[in-house]
Amino acid sequence: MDIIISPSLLAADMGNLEQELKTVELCGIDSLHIDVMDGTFVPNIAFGPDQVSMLRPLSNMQFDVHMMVQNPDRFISSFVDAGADCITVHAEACTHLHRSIQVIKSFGMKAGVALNPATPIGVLSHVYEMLDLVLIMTVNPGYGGQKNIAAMNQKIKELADMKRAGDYSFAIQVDGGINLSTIHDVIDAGATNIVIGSAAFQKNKTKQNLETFLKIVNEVTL
Ligand SMILES: O=C(CO)[C@H](O)[C@H](O)COP(=O)(O)O
Ligand SMILES: [Co+2]
Repeated sequence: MDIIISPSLLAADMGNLEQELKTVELCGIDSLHIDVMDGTFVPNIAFGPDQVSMLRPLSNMQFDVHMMVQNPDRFISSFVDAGADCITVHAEACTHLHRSIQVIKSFGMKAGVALNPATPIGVLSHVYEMLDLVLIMTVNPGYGGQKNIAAMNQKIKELADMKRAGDYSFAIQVDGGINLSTIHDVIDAGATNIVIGSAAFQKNKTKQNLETFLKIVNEVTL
């Protein structure tokens, strides 16, 4: 399995999104991470379905939608209609997590579940088989540009061990504070899908940054 980079649009130049998407896609990147924030589950607001549907015709990349939303079932069909490819909900935000995953899958979407730093992986014991992706948050969700929580490397390792033991196929995604100093540790721990926001999008440097990250992940053989 290859390791993929999924740049987080939260850190892009919001006044220039079409160009930002082109820059990312021209680097050969196939996945774009889109953060949805509701101001309730997390103390911030970001991207809704209308923005996703406006971006959809501008890119062929997979849209990886990270829903930081309380009771996300209310909005899943809107993101499906907007053009999402993978929808990730937070375990902490779902009263009936199994049902939320079923709802995502009923639309033929890839389904992911995210865990906040304080949430143990055990909450997923009975749903691993349903999942295409498990997102280990390496910051507390809500903002880009935060410091990576190094203690999460142990949690990534535990998840990777669990995945091997159960022969599961889900991707192990990490999100938060990934940069040139932290990427090697998350890869060593077992991450296979790496979200990068503020260390990827920088004025006139995005292409160079992404090429550096791609070189790092392409040198790893799993
Ligand atoms: O989900 C998120 C925040 O809750 C973002 O995807 C994440 O923070 C990416 O930004 P950075 O790489 O700058 O930490
Ligand atoms: Co995110």
